[in-house]
Amino acid sequence: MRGIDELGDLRGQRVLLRSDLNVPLDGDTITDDGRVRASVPTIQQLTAAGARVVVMAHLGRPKGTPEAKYSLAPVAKRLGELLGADVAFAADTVGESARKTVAALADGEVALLENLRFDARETSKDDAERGAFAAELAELGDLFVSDGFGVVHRKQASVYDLAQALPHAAGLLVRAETQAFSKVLDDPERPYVVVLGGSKVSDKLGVIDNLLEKVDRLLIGGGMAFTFLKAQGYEVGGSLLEEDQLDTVREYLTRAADRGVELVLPVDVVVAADISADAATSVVPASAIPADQKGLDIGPATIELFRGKLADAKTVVWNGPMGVFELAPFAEGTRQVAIAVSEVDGTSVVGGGDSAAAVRQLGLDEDAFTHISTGGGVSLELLEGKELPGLTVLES
Ligand SMILES: Nc1ncnc2c1ncn2[C@@H]1O[C@H](COP(=O)(O)OP(=O)(O)O)[C@@H](O)[C@H]1O
Ligand SMILES: O=C(OP(=O)(O)O)[C@H](O)COP(=O)(O)O
Repeated sequence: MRGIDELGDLRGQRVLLRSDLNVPLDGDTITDDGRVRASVPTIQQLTAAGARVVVMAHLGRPKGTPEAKYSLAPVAKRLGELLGADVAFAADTVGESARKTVAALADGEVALLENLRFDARETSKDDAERGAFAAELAELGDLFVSDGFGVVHRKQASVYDLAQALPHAAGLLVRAETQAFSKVLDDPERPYVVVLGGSKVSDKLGVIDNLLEKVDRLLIGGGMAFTFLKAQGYEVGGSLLEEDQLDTVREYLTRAADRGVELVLPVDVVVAADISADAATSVVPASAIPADQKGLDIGPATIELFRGKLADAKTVVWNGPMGVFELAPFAEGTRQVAIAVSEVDGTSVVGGGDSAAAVRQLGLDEDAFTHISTGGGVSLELLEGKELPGLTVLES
């Protein structure tokens, strides 16, 4: 994978840099700036070399049109603070504001374009549509650097197609993360345990297919768990559920049993009627979630169960919070699992924007983990052994 050093003299060159700046926001306050911090070393290397840096990123999953709550404006401000320099913010992606903002950059200056996903072509499944958007982005730069590790599993215009349009290289974060994973995963010491949670249920159910061939135990909490509980015949009330995945999940349960993989599900759940900080909560058996309640954290018996399953692990990868950890009544499962992962006598990897944020927000010692990755879904796909479009394209 070519590095920035191999791009030649960067002075005066316009470098389009794809970063992953998908941070959690409360209004326009960034609640965890880990991904912005992680993007800084590559930007600094580029500016120090005299490049004009045009950062491109997404925030959340808008539906292909501008929505104020998904604006990257707060991120531009934070990035400027971290760089100690102004970051010019373009109010669009490939329109007049972007063109003017880029044209006004001097050597060593930085701009950030508005959320790429405000243009539906960024995430289009149609090659021609994505290619057309990439071609418009390419007019804003001379070179492309891919450094958004959290998105290299996405075949999207700014991740994949742009690398075909411009001379390109991988940034420092993409190189460091891929090296960290190859070290951990080439020959994992066993027992090898993967802990899955979070809310991107449909994305992450897919990775279980391949993980069942690799791991010794799979612990499932967070929003992921309820599709499994339902597949086992339990009612899950108003909890997150992927109804159309029930057959797939039943097949996973059977295959796990056939292969001798322990697939461990919650035995109790913290429930509430609403997702709010002052909701009245109770702990119920996973087999008896009331119809008018949502499962929002794993319960104390599950915490003990999961701690036991992590105690002798030699390799652990954890992605996805065990509950809605952002709110105190639903944070304990994530806190206790994070502590158990950090205490593993072996290799411990945490992946994902929210999981990494949880480690920091809960005040845990980051040094207790072998690696805290900026990418969640992408780290799971790496574990699966999948080819990632955003990395493969960099080899071309
Ligand atoms: N039981 C649950 N119900 C609803 N949301 C949940 C539940 N458990 C976890 N979450 C939410 O999942 C989100 C993180 O999911 P995800 O994006 O998949 O993780 P990551 O960013 O670490 O990859 C958090 O915002 C958290 O509140
Ligand atoms: O937050 C991200 O991934 P993650 O939640 O798997 O860590 C990345 O920014 C990718 O976002 P996406 O899953 O909407 O493509």
